[in-house]
Amino acid sequence: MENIIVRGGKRLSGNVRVEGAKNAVLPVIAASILAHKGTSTIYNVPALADVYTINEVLRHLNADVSYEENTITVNAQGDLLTEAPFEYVRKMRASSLVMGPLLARVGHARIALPGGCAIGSRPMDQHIKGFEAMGAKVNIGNGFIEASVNGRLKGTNIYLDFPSVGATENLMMAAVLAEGVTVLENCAREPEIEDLANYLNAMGAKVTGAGDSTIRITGVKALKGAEHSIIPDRIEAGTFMIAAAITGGNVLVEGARAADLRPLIAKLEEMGVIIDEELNGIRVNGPDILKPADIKTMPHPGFPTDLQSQMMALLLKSKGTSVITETVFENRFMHVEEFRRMNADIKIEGRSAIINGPCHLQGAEVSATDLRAGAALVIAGLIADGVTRVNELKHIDRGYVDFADKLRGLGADVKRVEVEEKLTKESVNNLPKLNMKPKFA
Ligand SMILES: CC(=O)N[C@H]1[C@@H](OP(=O)(O)OP(=O)(O)OC[C@H]2O[C@@H](n3ccc(=O)[nH]c3=O)[C@H](O)[C@@H]2O)O[C@H](CO)[C@@H](O)[C@@H]1O
Ligand SMILES: C=C(OP(=O)(O)O)C(=O)O
Repeated sequence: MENIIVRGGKRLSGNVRVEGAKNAVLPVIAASILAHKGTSTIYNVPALADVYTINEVLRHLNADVSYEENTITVNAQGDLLTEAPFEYVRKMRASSLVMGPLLARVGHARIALPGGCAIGSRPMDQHIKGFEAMGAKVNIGNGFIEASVNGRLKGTNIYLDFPSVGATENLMMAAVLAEGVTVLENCAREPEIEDLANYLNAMGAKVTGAGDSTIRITGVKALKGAEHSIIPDRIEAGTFMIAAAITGGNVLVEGARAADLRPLIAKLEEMGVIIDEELNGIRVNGPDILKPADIKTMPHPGFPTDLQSQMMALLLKSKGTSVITETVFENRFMHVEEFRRMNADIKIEGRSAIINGPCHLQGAEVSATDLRAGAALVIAGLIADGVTRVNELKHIDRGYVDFADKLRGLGADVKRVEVEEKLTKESVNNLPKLNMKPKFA
């Protein structure tokens, strides 16, 4: 087992480069199995645990996948299998993104139900409603969603109840090989949706309107492999922007695209952070005193839920009361309990967290409850007194490449260490400031 150990007190400075976006590369890799012919080459692929998982899913479905130096090639010309078992979907919900492509290309898909997770229940009703509207028969049973269609799916109009990112992507990928025109309304507008549409169009699809709330897809008979480079990760970029701001540092986040980060930039500026858009990225200058701010997470172009916990860390330093309202996920405040171990003053009222700052943060042993929460705890550790030890790094590894190394490159006192899997009574007695009774070996 590994931990990240942070000693607070260093100002960050220098440059950090963002990777390709996790949330763009996963649907793009899933979409690559739509190609009956040719090979797809995908560039700027981040070396994340989630990327390895989706590659395994594709291999399981009988596609050839190779991954070297941030480039993936996929050849899916052979006959595909159509089942994604629980062992993959359990690790990563985005495994369910192969459902649309399989249904479109083979007419059948059987995917383990993703189930609940640390950020709340995440149903797939909008995906299912769309597949059914396109003529698929969908059954749920024995922990699986199974969908099938005789012949091709049929293009139709689909209105989503909520602009779900995954449903928009799954339905777009299903519609590209459908007969006729599909119009998706009230769909997600995230930059990753546009990236997927660009890749699909390079494969020979006819998708217009991605990035707006109505997407129109004219089905074609076949698609071929294509080349595509993944957009920069706006969430990783935002995470480093917040890390720079909290330490009063001066950091250039190379590759960050301001157009994708408007809601974060607006809030940081409201708090007194100086943001400069430079040619090759975004420069962040953190002030010594931060103003409080109220934040409500929303689908894009609203404030992203994937930056909510990192922003909470920053608000702990601000002078005054701030309110964060989480509207996207029903249970994305698990990190609050962990921040409290670090002496944070946060109250939860329904879907809102009320933060009374500035909090004098103290180092403690904390757990990454999800991937963004893990990053947020490391960020809080950057300004805490003493040592913060973050465990459950498997979450952080889903979404961040070399997180500790990159922060250390900016001057932070952060390292990743191997620790004994099971604690003995003696080692527990030697742990500083441990507020919780651990399980003994
Ligand atoms: C791999 C990937 O891209 N993950 C992102 C994607 O997840 P994901 O695609 O799972 O997120 P969705 O936009 O689908 O989910 C948002 C909300 O809609 C609900 N919902 C969704 C589908 C559905 O059929 N029914 C339903 O009720 C979910 O439970 C959740 O409360 O968008 C989220 C919201 O920006 C981000 O936090 C995730 O990082
Ligand atoms: C919630 C996230 O991802 P996923 O949808 O893959 O769980 C995230 O990236 O913050």
